Amino acid sequence: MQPLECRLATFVAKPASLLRRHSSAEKSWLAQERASLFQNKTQRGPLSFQKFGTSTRRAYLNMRKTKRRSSETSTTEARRPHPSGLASGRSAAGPSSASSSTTIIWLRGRGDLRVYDNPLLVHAQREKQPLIIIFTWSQADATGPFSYGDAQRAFMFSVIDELHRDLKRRYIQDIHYVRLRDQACASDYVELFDYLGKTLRANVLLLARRYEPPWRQLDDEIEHALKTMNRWKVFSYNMHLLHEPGAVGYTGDSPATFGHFGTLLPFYRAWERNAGHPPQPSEAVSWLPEAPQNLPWPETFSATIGDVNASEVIPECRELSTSSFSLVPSLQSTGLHPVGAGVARWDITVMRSWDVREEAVRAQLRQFLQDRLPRYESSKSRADRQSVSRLSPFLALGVVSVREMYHETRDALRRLPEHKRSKTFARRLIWRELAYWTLHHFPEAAMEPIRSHYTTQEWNEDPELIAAWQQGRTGYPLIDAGMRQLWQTGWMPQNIRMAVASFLIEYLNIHWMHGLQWFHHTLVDLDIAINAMMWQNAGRSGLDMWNFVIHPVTSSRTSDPTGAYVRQWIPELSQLPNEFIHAPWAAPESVRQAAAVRLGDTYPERIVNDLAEARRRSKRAVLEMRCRTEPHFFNDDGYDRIRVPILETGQSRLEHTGRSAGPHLYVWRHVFTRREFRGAPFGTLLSEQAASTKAPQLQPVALQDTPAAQGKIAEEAS
Ligand SMILES: Cc1cc2nc3c(=O)[nH]c(=O)nc-3n(C[C@H](O)[C@H](O)[C@H](O)COP(=O)(O)OP(=O)(O)OC[C@H]3O[C@@H](n4cnc5c(N)ncnc54)[C@H](O)[C@@H]3O)c2cc1C
Repeated sequence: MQPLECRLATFVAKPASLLRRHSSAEKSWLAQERASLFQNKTQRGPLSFQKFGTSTRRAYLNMRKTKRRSSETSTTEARRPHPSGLASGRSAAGPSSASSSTTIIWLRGRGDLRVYDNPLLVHAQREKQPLIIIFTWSQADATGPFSYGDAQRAFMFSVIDELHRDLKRRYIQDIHYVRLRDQACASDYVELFDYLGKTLRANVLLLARRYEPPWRQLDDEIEHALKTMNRWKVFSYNMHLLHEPGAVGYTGDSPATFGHFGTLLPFYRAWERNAGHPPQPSEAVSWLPEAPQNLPWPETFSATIGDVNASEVIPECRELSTSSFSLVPSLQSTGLHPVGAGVARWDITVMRSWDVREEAVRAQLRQFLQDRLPRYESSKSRADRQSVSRLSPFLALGVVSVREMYHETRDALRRLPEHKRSKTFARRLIWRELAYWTLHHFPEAAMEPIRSHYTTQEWNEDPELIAAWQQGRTGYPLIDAGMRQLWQTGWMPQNIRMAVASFLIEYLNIHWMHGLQWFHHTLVDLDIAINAMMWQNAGRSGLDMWNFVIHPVTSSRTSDPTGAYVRQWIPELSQLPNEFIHAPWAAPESVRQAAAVRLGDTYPERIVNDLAEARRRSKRAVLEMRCRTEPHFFNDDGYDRIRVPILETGQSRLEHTGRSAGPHLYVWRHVFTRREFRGAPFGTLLSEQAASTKAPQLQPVALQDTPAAQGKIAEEAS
């Protein structure tokens, strides 16, 4: 086990560094990073003391003591049995406030922000010892390719706020907030738990497992460190997926799962066959143990987001140890909500569109299953009606349990007549599993092309085109409506996401990473695994490759035949008749005048006039890249080949070592490739080139040359 280092911080600063062995330049860069992180860490203690000054600090502490005494009285008051009876039974079960140890539930907002089907609450109840629930936040959580998005942070803020209310109402339990230093790493969390262990005699830590590689690694390190301290029992639960990626048993080489490697159908078949139905969800617990007395947290105070600047509220926190962490009085003071000059007020715009209360979300699920599931198959692509569930933001944070959604969906489908049973919807949740399986085995998916040779493709980097796409000013109504809906609500239906992605890549030839990052910033349902999978596939460099290009006008007509969607998000076009709403440039001048549409003034001119030529250019960029690429990146039929980590019985190297050490063994596999890239005109050149250079047969590449490893490679290759 390596010493605890700020690996997450370095990962965030230079993501790809974790995934490769470091060159000597990288090593010295990492050393510098670590040195500066250490310096920052040592500087923060004295700085915060300077801020208070000794006498101010003493006065502050005295004030806190007085306040705490009065609040302790009111806390006792608050712990009387709740009139709703929801918390009753708690004392009957006799949770031992007399017990000397404490359980901690550690929330992070990855699948764990709910009361129903919550194994952490069930476990805490079983422990029958005082319980505290904490939520931690560090700016490291908001940095880099695996971070929470900005709109998502505002969304999550409201979700946690509601959950806090719910926990208080049901169980008279609070969430306690901790802010960790900006580049927090495993050692900071260990310090926090060590402190809580000492002050509250905490010895049980309950958490939901995270599946994004760096977070998983961080959790592994924290868990390992706490366990070696010998006093801690750490229990982590899967609250986010139907099955863990390693349990799916998909290796891609079983004939029964025919279909291209890494695409939905073979994965789905393997998933169904090997993993089976996930466990049934559990009910909400009826009581929870009380919190321990004399919590070291400062009192909560309320402030409205935007009225407070995070840096102003930090002095109100309790700074402990060497400032690795601060126990802060409120969710605002964690810094979770992005506030400050020039920062979008997502809380005002986006949050208007969502009711984030858990009960409301579960009701939304039931209503979807009853009203929209029966016509999902026929109307899922209609943007002008409510046809999908809109549950993705809640699945992303775990407000609704994916297991509950799975079983409720199955039950609802069984009740429907055969012709109304949507196969597609039942597969949606498995698609989500595929995304996690992909990220698990290809952690680079959120950062660079899985088909590594696609890194050399040439893209258009015109900032004006990128801005026009982001801001919904392309002149194509469906694309602009989608991008404006995204900005205003943090969400878009799937087919519109596909249309805007296709437009960016196929017509503007702009790198999919720009799309991924913009979605990362703006989506309230940001899910690192799904976002990466979908953008990789749209960008042609994923395990799958979209076998279609979405035309911005024809798709507008099919997904919005009434024009209601375009009218809702682009009111300046609302007076145009249906015939021209999807292509205002095609309307006669008199029609545009009557509708008060002036192209280039009230609504932008198109940024691309000749779509066919634009398509030819982007296709050419792919073909040229393929012509420059070493032949062993293609099979004899022109399909791309990629290096795939050895997958044995569905487990990658990660499970075998038991640690997130990264996969070491690979084989070559071919992946689905669109016909137009396999054939003429550049394909001819490509196959001539491939024919002249003898393409090696499937040759496994071993990065770890142990005899055992070689044995495994030979097996896989055969
Ligand atoms: C370029 C692009 C980026 C995307 N980024 C995200 C993202 O960051 N987060 C996200 O949740 N979805 C993402 N999606 C997938 C999909 O668009 C959304 O999940 C869906 O639109 C959410 O709406 P819904 O809950 O009404 O979906 P429904 O149609 O009601 O489906 C129910 C659930 O199934 C899952 N699901 C649906 N489609 C997919 C899919 N293609 N892949 C994996 N799971 C799926 C979602 O969890 C969704 O909530 C992306 C799609 C594209 C094309």
